Amino acid sequence: MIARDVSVYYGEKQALKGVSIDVHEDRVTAFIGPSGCGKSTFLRCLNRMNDTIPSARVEGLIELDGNDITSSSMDVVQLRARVGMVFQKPNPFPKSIYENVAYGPRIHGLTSSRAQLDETVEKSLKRAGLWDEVKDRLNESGTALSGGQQQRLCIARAIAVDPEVILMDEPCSALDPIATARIEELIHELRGRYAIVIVTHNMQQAARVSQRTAFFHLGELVEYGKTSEMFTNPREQRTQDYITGRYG
Ligand SMILES: Nc1ncnc2c1ncn2[C@@H]1O[C@H](COP(=O)(O)OP(=O)(O)OP(=O)(O)O)[C@@H](O)[C@H]1O
Repeated sequence: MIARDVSVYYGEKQALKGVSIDVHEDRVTAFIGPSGCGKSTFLRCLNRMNDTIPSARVEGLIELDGNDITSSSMDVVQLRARVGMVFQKPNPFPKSIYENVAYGPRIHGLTSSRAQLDETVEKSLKRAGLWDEVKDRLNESGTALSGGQQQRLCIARAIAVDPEVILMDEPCSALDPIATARIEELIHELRGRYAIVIVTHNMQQAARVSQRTAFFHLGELVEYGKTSEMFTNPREQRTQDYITGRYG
C-alpha cells in the first residue's frame, strides 16, 4: 500500500499534513507518536474509515495494488474486506462465536457450502490462536468471551475474508499484560501472510512487534524507517526526544 501527500481536515482544522509512506506487504509497521499527532486519523485513511466522520475530508493519493482507494468509484465494503481493521476496544457482534467469523465470508460470497464455511471459520480461529479455547462452544455468544479472547475473535473475523492488510488501532490498550502478550505473539505469527499496521502508544510494543516504525508529530510524518534503527539511532531530533521520553 502506498500513500502520497495525504492530508486530512476535520472541518477547518488540519489533522494530517502531507503524509507519504509505503507499507510493506510482508512486514509489521508501527505508527507511534504523542496523543493527537494523527496516527489514528492516518490509519483510518487506509480503509476509508474517515468516511464515517462527516466533518473529515481526505486529500492525496492512497493506492492498494495500484488502485486509488480514495476514488469515488472504489467499493468501500470490498475495500474494508481487503484492508481489515481491529479496534482498541474488542467489538464482536452480539452473535455466536461461529457467526462472528462466518459473517464476512457469507456476505462476500466467499464460500459455496456449509462445509466450506465451517472450514473457513476453523482456519480463521486457528490462525487467530483461539480455536482450542472455543471449538466446543462455537454457538455461545462472542461477547461472553474474555477481553483478550474477544480481541482474537475480532482478528479471526478480519482474517476470515482473506485480507491483504490488517489495521490495528491500539489493539492491546484495553487488555491485561497476559492477553497483550498473546496478541503480540499472534502478530508475529501473522506476519508475512498479511501486511499489518499497528497504532500503539507503547514504544516497547512497537519495538517488539514491528520491523518498520513511523513516528508522527503534530500531524506530520517525522521519520519512517527500520524499527531497529529508529530506536537506536533516530535521524531526527524530534524522534530522539520522543523515544527518550521528553514528551508524549
Ligand atoms: N472526529 C474528529 N473530529 C474532529 N477532530 C478530530 C476527530 N478525530 C481526531 N480529531 C483531531 O485530529 C487530531 C489527530 O487525532 P488522532 O486521533 O488521529 O491522533 P492520535 O495520534 O491517534 O491520538 P491518540 O493517540 O490520542 O489516539 C487531534 O487534534 C484530534 O483532536
